[in-house]
Formats: sequence, C-alpha cells, structure tokens
Amino acid sequence: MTTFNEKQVYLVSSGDLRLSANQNCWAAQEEMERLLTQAIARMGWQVKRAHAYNEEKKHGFIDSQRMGIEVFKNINPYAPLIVAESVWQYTHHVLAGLTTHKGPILTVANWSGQWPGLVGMLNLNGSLTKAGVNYSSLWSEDFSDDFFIKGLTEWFTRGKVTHDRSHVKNLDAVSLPPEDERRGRAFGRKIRGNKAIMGVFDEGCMGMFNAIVPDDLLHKTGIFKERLSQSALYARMRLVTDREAEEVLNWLIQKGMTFNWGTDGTIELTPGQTLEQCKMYIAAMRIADEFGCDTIGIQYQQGLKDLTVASDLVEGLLNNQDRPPVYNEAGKELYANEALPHFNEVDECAGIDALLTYHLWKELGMPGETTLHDIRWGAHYKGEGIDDFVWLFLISGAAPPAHFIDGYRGAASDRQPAMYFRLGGGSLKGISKPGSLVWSRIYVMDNALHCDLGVGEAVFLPKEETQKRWQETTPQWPIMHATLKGVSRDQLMAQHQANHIQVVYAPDQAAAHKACRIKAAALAEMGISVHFCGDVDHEGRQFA
Ligand SMILES: C[C@H](O)[C@@H](O)[C@@H](O)C(=O)CO
Repeated sequence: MTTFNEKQVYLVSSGDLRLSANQNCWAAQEEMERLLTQAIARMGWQVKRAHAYNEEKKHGFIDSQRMGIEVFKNINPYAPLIVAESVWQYTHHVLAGLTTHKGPILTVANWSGQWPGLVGMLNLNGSLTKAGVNYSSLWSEDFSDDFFIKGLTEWFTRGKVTHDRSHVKNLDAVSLPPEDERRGRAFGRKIRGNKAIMGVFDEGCMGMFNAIVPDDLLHKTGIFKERLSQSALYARMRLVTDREAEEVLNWLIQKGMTFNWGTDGTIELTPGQTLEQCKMYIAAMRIADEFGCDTIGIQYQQGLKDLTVASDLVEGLLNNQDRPPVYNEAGKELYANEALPHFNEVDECAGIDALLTYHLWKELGMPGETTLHDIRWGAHYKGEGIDDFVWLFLISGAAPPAHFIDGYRGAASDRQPAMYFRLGGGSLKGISKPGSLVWSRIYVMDNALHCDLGVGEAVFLPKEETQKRWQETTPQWPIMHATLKGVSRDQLMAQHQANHIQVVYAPDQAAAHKACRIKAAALAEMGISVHFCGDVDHEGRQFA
C-alpha cells in the first residue's frame, strides 16, 4: 500500500474559469486558507497545498479541468484531502481527480457571503453525491467554533463527519391525507402521460455536474430533452427588429420597472444592453415555441457571455405570468398569458421542478411563479417578530417580478458585475415579498432522482438590514430573506445536494403545507424519491 506522511493533509482549491473572478476573489481564499491551516495546525496536523500560487495569473486556484487532472497526479490517492472553497467554483475542475481519490475527502467552505463560496461547495457536494464519491463536508465562520472543531476532529480520527439529519423523513414512511395523495398522484400521472419537452440551450453550465439529469432518469418522469444551441439563440436575436425590442422595453417601463442605466458600458448598464436583452427574450420564446418546449433553460455562461449580454432579464420575465407579449413572425402570440418556466444555468433538476410546480400550483388555484436561488449565506436575525436563522437566498441575476415587493414597481435592472460578465446585461432584481413558501430540490443520488421538500417563510427585514445583506453579498442580484421550518442551518447544509434551492409562494401557511403534500405525491408518481425536510405537516393534522 502507498504510504503518506502521518498527520499531513492535502489541500486543493477550485476556482472560476474567468481570470477576472479568480483574481478578484483570491484575497478572500488566501485568508480562509490561513485560518483553516491554523486550525488544522492546532490539532497537530500539517497542510500541504497541492498546487501553488501562480505569479502570472495572480491567483492560486485550479482554473481548468486539465489543471485539476495534472494536480491530482501529484497527490497521494490514499492521503486525506481537503477541498477548500471561499469563491464560486467550477466543480469539473476537481471532479476527475476526486472520482479516483481513495483517501478521505473533506469539502470546506467559509461561512461568508462575500463571494459565493458556500454556493461553490454545495455544488461540489451535490456533484460528488451524483458521482457516487464518498466525502464529508464542513463550514465555519473562523474555523474555531465547536461545530467545526468537533467535525474536523471526527474527520481526522474516523475519516468522516457525522451530521444531524434527523429532520429528514422519507415520504414512504408517512401517510398523506388520501385526498392530497390522490390529487398529487393524478397530477403526476398527467405529466407522465402527456409528456413534456425541456429545451436545453447548451447543456452543462460552469462545471455543475449535479445539474445534468441523465436522459434515462429524466424519461421516467415523462420529460424529454430538446437540445438547443446558444448559437441558434444568438442567430435568432439578429432577426428580431429594434422596434420589437423597444416594445418589450416600453412595456416594462410602463409597468414601473427601473433600469439603472449609465453611459459607460464596461461598468454600467446601458439602454443598448437592455434592448439586446429584449431581443434575446423574444428570440428565446420563438425558438421555444417552434420546438414545442414546456420549459427552457439558457446556459448563459460559456459562449453566450463572450458574444452578448447576460440572459438574466430574459429569465426573470419568462418565469413571470404577467410579462411583455411575444409574437412569432406570423403575428401569433406565443405562450399567451402564461409564464414559460425557465431554469437558470440550465440546472435540469430545477427545470423538472419548475415545470411541475408552475402547473401544479395553477391547477390548485394559486400563482405558479417559481424560481431557483443560490443558497448564498445566512445569519440569525432578531427583531420585527423574528428570532430565527434567516437565509439569504440570492440568484445571479433574475427572479420573477411576481415574487417581489411591489412586483414590477419593486423591480430594477442593474448591470451584472464586470468580473463575471464583460459585455454586461442587466439583472431582474427585487426584494422577495414576505409570505409562506414551499421549497424543494431535486437531485441525483445512486443513479436515481430524489427530492427534498419543505415549507418556510419569506420574511420582511428592515430596509437597513436588507441593504447590509445586499452590500455584504452581491447588490445587483435579486434577494429573498427566508426561514425554513424545522431545519437548522447545519441540517440544511448537511443534507442539501445543490447550490440551488427552488421556491414558490403559497397564500398562507395552511396552503403551503397542503401544497407541499400534494407536490410530494406528484413527484412520487413521477418516480422521484421524496424526502420531507423539517416540520412539514405531512399527515394534515394541523393544516388540513
Ligand atoms: C456569476 C456567478 O458565477 C454565478 O453564476 C454563481 O454565483 C451562481 O449563481 C451559481 O449558481
């Protein structure tokens, strides 16, 4: 057997593909690694960084799959290994190496919202789960708290970290009220029977292996992929007239939406960028209609971001039932008075969820607007009748205006940060309104589809607190302050298999619990293993 130095742990760190992001975020990673290394040293272990800082690139991240494969060639495959993350990272940079690593693997993120490091780690975790790689995971604000130290000690001694997952209850183990079960199953059968098309504009986004649903698993749910191309989307944008784009923009302005325009397109949003996004909105709908898609996802990063503006405004509008009308070249209105559920970053797991949720909610007589968010960060908040851990859900550009306080009037478009999007394009941001929620996440585990499902509340935080949270993360992006019923911070982090979480509103708490039960039955009917998380009234005792 290969031997390795006693009490030595390897450390790798995966980064973005974009040089600008890696350079900007490097300082935070360095600081995190400093604290982590000290904490490890206090336990008598030594950290060996498996790849060096690159003087030319001015960062020390693994920034490509090729680099990752080469780095892993020099790591003893039996040694303990930490993947340390404080930035958004592309999982495929390290996935190849991790799939063949035999020693214990620990993913670690710093509890900070400054950059999407927790988001990056959650993506890595979901991807490792899908790939069948054993790993453990930990997170910490400064790597000196009891939770972290206890977890790290267990990992060093036993090669794994045990988390409290007592909040998870499989649907198989409970019985739903018969009427809810019947309604959900009937809906699931309808989707499977009618069959639906998921339009995917370039599969696979930013190395998110977990977000790709193998076709054979998808087919069992009754959904089939239509593989579309962002090149075709761009070509189609060229055919949209300026006048058509202006009509979309005027519609939005009349609705009261704000566009934070400036003049310097390199750092500011310009009217030209917004009009380009309006063309993309029209082109996406026309292509979706031609292929008969029931939901679409635009990958929007590699390729598209190098050619044109970001797709966020487009995505938020598609997800809203009240949106600017779009006509085909023959003058027929497309998807009239309906949303066309969109899954950001072509996260196909979210695509299944959005499609099911939008239509199920409408059938139940509730608004069906739904979106994913990143699980970006969170902190305990006390005040305004709240004394709870309040998550900061934030997505990198778009949520439906129906979710915002004051709808379109509360919606604004800010330029996407230049370090991620050189050619700009605006977000569709707002503050999500207070109200009851059903949250969920579909994921792949043991080559099968699973779904975690729970209820929660979007809460109202004072303006100053919202601004503080926005400033500490990314103020250009839409925000939701959320509490999850019966799920602690660490329970969510331990169980959740993705950077994304799906949310949809319900009119009140009772409706949220009921809809959650019906959705569970619908998912089960589509062949998905359902796990209730936290305090869901699955038997309908409190909220019939
Ligand atoms: C711009 C960034 O790369 C984002 O796309 C990232 O933070 C995500 O949203 C990941 O889900």
